[in-house]
Amino acid sequence: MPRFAANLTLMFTERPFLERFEAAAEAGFTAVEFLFPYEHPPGAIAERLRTFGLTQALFNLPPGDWAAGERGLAALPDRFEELRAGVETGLRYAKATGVARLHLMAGVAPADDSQAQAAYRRAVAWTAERLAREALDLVLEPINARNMPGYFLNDFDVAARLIRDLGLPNLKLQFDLYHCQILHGDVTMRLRALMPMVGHVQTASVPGRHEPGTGEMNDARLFAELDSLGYDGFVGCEYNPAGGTREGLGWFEAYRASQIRQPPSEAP
Ligand SMILES: O=C(O)[C@H](O)C(=O)CO
Ligand SMILES: [Mg+2]
Repeated sequence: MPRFAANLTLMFTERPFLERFEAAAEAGFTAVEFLFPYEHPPGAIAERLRTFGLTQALFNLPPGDWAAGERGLAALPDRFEELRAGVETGLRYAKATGVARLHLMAGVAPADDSQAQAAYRRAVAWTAERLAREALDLVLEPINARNMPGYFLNDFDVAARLIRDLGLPNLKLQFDLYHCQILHGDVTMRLRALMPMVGHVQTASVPGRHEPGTGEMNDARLFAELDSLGYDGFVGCEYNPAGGTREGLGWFEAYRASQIRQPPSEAP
């Protein structure tokens, strides 16, 4: 059975962010992910993970000015120094939370622009080698243009080709089932083909980006496929609850008992 990570950016938004850890644990999750932790001190995140026996599955490296529409820096040639500083910030949170993988966002840039392609390759290689020094994986995620217009990395084949070409052992693919269906379809066969390089998986219904089982895909069948393929990572629940978060967790009943919780420890 997959190990699910509640996405605290999108789920349990009925409560302030720092209270969502408890809500996720109460609901039976044993792991969490979110987009960005940077509005809160690393210690505040770490304390909630320890208190509620939660494992940090993933978060994103700093994306530039998100409010201004930036969606990452890696494909922006003139932002490399800012990216490097952001990686060091992300590493401080990684050390505090014990996360084992970080996602580097590409940014808004033309996918066919040669300067953006060179900048992206350089940024990915540098970041992967920097994370390797901390025994961390780097994951790259193709994202569809409906959700993120103009996003540079919008093709699973392009991502897979770069990962293979660089051949760095800690450089892996973030396989968002939602994006794969929208970008390409043929999700099961792409999972089978790319599984050797998959470092993280995410789920949401298509087209609504709501709870698994409410869209055009048989999400439970995809979770069983992950088991068949021997995937032992996390499945991030990166969906917008259609109603209340708790009310929408009926899909999780079949998996709740199999979620592995590390023992809660006393807060420092
Ligand atoms: O949007 C997504 O699917 C990514 O996982 C992400 O976190 C950037 O928004
Ligand atoms: Mg995603």
